[in-house]
Amino acid sequence: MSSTPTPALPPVESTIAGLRSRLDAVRAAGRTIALVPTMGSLHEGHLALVERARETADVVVVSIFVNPMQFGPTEDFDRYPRDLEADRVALAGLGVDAVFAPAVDEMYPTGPVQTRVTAGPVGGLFEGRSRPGHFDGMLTIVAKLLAITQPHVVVFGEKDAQQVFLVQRMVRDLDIRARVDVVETVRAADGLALSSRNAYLDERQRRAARSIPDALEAAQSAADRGIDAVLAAAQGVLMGAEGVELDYIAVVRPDTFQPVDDDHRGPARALIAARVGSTRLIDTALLHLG
Ligand SMILES: Nc1ncnc2c1ncn2[C@@H]1O[C@H](COP(=O)(O)OP(=O)(O)OP(=O)(O)O)[C@@H](O)[C@H]1O
Ligand SMILES: CC(C)(CO)[C@@H](O)C(=O)[O-]
Ligand code: BAL
Repeated sequence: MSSTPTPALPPVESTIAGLRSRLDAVRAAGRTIALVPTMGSLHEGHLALVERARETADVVVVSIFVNPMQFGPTEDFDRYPRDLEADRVALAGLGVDAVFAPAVDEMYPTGPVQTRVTAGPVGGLFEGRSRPGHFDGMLTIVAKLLAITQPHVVVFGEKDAQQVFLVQRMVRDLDIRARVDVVETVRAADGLALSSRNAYLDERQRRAARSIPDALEAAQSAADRGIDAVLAAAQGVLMGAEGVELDYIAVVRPDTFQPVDDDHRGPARALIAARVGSTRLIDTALLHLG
């Protein structure tokens, strides 16, 4: 009787020097590198980014690092789920060449860094308003990861749309030599965007969380009737959902990430952040206002 061989677990690099020497050899051989930055607790959404990376480059690096610098003092840094071995199992057989999983001391050996990337005015809107300092911390660690791996391509998920906008701008502003690829949001069967923080939800909260994608769908259905109708439709769905507390809903221009004017016609992005119990979830969808 033959048994299917278990796919090998991807190797882990926990030091910057170790990853650099591995990648120097890759570059010397003229091979391309894709980086997938994550905070671990991997789900199918992350795996879709890995698949894109695999299609795009010769060598795939997945970073797993829960970055203290992007969490506020009352946020969930301490309780954020961490399970490196489970993450390696999730990545087995997907063609990942290295998992970069440094300790906090490896990335910040002298404590919080003195030099930071600032996200600018868009960094103070929406997620940045609710999570002060979040985007400076996120851009700083992404800049460090890009400096360490020097990838040809870095892959992000559309779900974190403001993050994508700010990373794209940082890469342009700082002349970083990496292409930013964006992968569509992977959803559960009922529409809820997969997210590591979904693990915090109990059964009732998980059912209520479905109102977030439902609100985005209502927004898309109302898009023909303009921005007021879009906001009313989405808010109507969320207000009817027990245990869901809206943080913000906004519709922005994809090119500037500024709220659309009343007479805006054409492509726009709807953004929602809501608390379900103590869990804060975000989601987004493209609309065509007109
Ligand atoms: N459902 C998803 N579909 C596609 N990409 C995703 C999805 N969820 C997260 N990603 C992307 O994976 C990358 C790493 O995100 P992260 O590790 O923060 O996962 P997360 O599930 O969003 O976690 P959290 O619940 O902390 O926000 C980001 O680029 C993010 O946009
Ligand atoms: C890009 C990132 C890995 C930086 O810590 C994080 O913000 C995330 O998981 O989206
Ligand atoms: N998914 C974005 C990372 C964070 O929530 O801190």
